[in-house]
Amino acid sequence: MKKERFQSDRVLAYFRLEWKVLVLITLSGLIYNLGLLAGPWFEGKMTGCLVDILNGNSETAAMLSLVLGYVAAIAIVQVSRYVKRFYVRRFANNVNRRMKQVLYRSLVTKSRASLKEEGEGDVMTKAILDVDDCAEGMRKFTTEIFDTGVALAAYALMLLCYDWRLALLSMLFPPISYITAEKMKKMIQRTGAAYKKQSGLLSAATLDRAQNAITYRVFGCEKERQEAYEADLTAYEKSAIKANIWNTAMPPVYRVISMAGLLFILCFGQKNVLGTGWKSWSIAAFTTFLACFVKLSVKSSSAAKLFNAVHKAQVSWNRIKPLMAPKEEPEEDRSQEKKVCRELKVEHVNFAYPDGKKILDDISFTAKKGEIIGITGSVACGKSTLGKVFLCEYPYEGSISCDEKELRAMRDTERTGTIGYLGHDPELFNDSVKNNILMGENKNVDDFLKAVCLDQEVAGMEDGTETLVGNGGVRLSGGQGQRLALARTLCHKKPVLILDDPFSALDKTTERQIFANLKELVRDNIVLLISHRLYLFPEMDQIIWMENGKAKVDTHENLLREVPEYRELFEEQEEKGGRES
Ligand SMILES: Nc1ncnc2c1ncn2[C@@H]1O[C@H](COP(=O)(O)OP(=O)(O)OP(=O)(O)O)[C@@H](O)[C@H]1O
Repeated sequence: MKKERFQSDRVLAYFRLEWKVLVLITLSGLIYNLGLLAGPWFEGKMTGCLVDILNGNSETAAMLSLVLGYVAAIAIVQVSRYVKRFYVRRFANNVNRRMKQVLYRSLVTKSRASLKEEGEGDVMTKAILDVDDCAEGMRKFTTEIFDTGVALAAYALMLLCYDWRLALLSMLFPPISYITAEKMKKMIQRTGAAYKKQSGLLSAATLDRAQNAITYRVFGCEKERQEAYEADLTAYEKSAIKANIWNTAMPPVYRVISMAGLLFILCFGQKNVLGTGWKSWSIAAFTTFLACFVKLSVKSSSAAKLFNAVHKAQVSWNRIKPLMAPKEEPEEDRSQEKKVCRELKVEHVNFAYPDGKKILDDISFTAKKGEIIGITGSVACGKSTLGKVFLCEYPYEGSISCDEKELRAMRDTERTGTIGYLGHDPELFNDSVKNNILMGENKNVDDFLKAVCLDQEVAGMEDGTETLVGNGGVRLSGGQGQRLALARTLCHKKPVLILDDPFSALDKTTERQIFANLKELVRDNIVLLISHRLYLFPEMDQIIWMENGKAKVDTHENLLREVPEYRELFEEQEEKGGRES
């Protein structure tokens, strides 16, 4: 039987997945709330019994049995309350964890470009605060369905049984408190959304401070940054206060509105007791009615409060919903065949970033399996952009195909299985050297450390390959981080490898050694190697010389002859290299 797909962008789907927990909540909730009715009933009976005892119409034994019944009812109510609370909490925790998992999976598969556009601070707020608010709204809703819905219905029924006219009259007010709460919806949502936005901005400012702390210190901008940060902090506090005011100031108002029916009860209830009202009541009936109404009013104000919590959760849900769309599970690659790309064809590619400026202009070239293509050119001519185009983060014009299969038409999993990319940022995570390279693969890490000439340095580290590299590789030198990232790329070798300036932090001898190893390792791959340094370009199969977004593609020797700028750059570096060695 086909397993139904989890609709992670539907709130109802989270309730459905937790049906077992919800059944337990329903049972304990019903017992608890129906049991609550016993309270006012016993209280009325006990008052009546007391009056009878004082008048000599009843005995202490009758009172004692009422008291015992009362205690037993309270015990049952409290136990079921505990059970219900326990499972409601579990429900909220499960939903929270599941939502965070969905959101995390969505972040992992999102393009870096779109994450940057969204802003890191906002993404963090969504991943933590918004999910918490959604789960909290769902928890409150689940609790109040029983604590409020069932209890309200039961209390209302009891009041109607005692005196339906007085019940209807006094129950006019709770709906007014709901309507008031509903009217506050826009305000709660507006202030809630503003608060979330400020929270995202503050997270971004905090990240900025942490990441650029040295720059700010070295350039003496600390005071300015402090002031800018304080401004963010003040804006955040103001938005938090505004959002909180509506959440905390309104519940007492709802309660007062709900309680207004008490006036009718005092007025008409006493007539019932005196025998001049719609019904004839004993003191016990009056006490029960009054107690029931007070509980109903308190519950009504909770219902209004619940509306606020749900509105708040709606704001968060609307913010995270685009990130919660169900993702296709990456298909297991069952083919034993090693993936290859025999021919990479780039035809008439034009590219512009979303700001509209054209960066790549009619680029065409072809690369065959086993070839290493060097890409170079003047500063900011579009070299890195050419490398990034293969990631398909932004749309390109023209065609890029691997064995005649268009890159943009590939499924995400297929494309990531075809293109390997190493950018300027090594993107190391806070784990060991070994885990940063293997990332779950079962291979010999030493092979890759040797390939990038990092084996001896790692052997000298306190825990060898188990040494923790710190957040972003903070405990490594620039060159070590760069080589570690290259080792990872080689360990997870894809048919097409794009390496953007992988040797920029290395000395010439190490660069040469690593390049020799690379050539051995990538015999079945196509490598596009972007670099400013041209020492190794004579060893490459083709060179792409870029200028103002255009590309001239040829061998090193032909380019030396035909492109004076390329020749000058190469000779200049050779001369300099010769003097240094
Ligand atoms: N995300 C982006 N959005 C808009 N424009 C961008 C973006 N990234 C780069 N550019 C622009 O694209 C042009 C080419 O940048 P790119 O990084 O590709 O050049 P490069 O040749 O690799 O530069 P360098 O030699 O400095 O490494 C630059 O003018 C740059 O401002």
